[in-house]
Amino acid sequence: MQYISTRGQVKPKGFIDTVLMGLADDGGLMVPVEVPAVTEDTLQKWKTLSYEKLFLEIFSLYINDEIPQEDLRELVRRSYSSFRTPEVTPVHQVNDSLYILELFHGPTFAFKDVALQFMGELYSYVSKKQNKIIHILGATSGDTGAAAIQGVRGKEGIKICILHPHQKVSKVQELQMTTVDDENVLNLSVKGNFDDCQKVIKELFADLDFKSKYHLRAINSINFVRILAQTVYYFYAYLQINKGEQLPKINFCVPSGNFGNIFSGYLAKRMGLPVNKLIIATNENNILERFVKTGEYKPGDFKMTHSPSMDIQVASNFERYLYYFLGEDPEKVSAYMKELQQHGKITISPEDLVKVQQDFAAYGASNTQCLELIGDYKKSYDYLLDPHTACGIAAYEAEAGEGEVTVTFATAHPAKFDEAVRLVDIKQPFPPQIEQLFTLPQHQKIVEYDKAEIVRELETFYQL
Ligand SMILES: N[C@@H](CCOP(=O)(O)O)C(=O)O
Repeated sequence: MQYISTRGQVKPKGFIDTVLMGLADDGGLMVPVEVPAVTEDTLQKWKTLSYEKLFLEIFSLYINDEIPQEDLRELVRRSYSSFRTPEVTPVHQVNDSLYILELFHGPTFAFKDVALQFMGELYSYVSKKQNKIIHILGATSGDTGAAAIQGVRGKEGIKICILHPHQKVSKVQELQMTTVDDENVLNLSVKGNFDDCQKVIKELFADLDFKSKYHLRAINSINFVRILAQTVYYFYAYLQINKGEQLPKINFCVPSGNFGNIFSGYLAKRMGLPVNKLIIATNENNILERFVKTGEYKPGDFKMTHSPSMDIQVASNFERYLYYFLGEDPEKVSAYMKELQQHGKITISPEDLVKVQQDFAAYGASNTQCLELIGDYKKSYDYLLDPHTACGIAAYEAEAGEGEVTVTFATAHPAKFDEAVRLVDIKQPFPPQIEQLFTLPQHQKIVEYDKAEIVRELETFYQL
């Protein structure tokens, strides 16, 4: 298996080089030259596999022999040993048509742990094998940062710097990142929003001199390994629900910000998973909903919502979808991305919009609706939704058809977003791992949204 860039200017790379490259050197995103096909027979065989074994099967299709099987097995074992359930991502049945895939059983209580605990182990493995330093640079609207830091804190040969938007993440998200006192961790709290943070890091990854001088590595979903690790739970959820001989199609409904999680579902579908609808759920920052409904991809005004992890306008992985949607044509992708940069928007033709609508449905929940659903589901099903999952439920209710079965992703534990949950008069007990964070000192540097200042902080940290 080889990997190329969506913009076509990178020579094919193997798996490890692709992981280390993160953002493609031509500014695009890395994708496999060919998506491996999973047949119905294979799916039948995978039905009885544990999460870890399924992970190994799927990864083996993508990594050639670059990591020996026994090493990979050990990396996977270590990655998921910190999860609070052996199923890693258990499925909860709400009623005949709705299942909730709980993705919050990892150490930082959000779906990001599923890929990032593995990435932490992988980076550590590569750093030791190649005897090379890994300097991680990432941007977060709250969950990625916490999970990435947790995945590499205290690990030799690795330093991590995470940019988060100052006072625009939840209190628990902030504490999860900033109470870590390991010397290999730097938190920059940027006076801006998530899009500002992501813009700075993308510019730094695109500066190839800076990137190679400081051995910059990515943990965001621009990194293909994040996407791949997230495909595993689509297969796992599907196989948990469909135990019988029949393999019917089901919907997946995914709270979405940077388009990484839902793109993993798109990849799973291209591999052969019987997916009916992929439903994109957004909050009031609804660029993805507007794109699917109108064909115009245009960042709007940033809004602060009850689901801060999805307070995103410019969705990184949209470019990966464009690549497939445009028939794997890097020239067309480059032209569209240029248009976005120059004119601030992309508009596709009505014929192309029909194709997009065959791939995705989309719905953006208002703040009011999000809170209402948290209250309703607690009352009707005694199930406490976090505000991101509540946006997912809103999209499921709006977009799933009669008689269809839908798996909606619970992307975070409600305790991470207690500010929102309290607004519906629900008092939840904090898990002890979260409760104890409130007693710890915080370590972070508050900086202006100013690339030069951020670079100075980074250079000092990486050189130490
Ligand atoms: N919602 C994310 C934003 C970054 O997305 P990623 O999937 O590219 O890491 C967060 O919580 O940080």
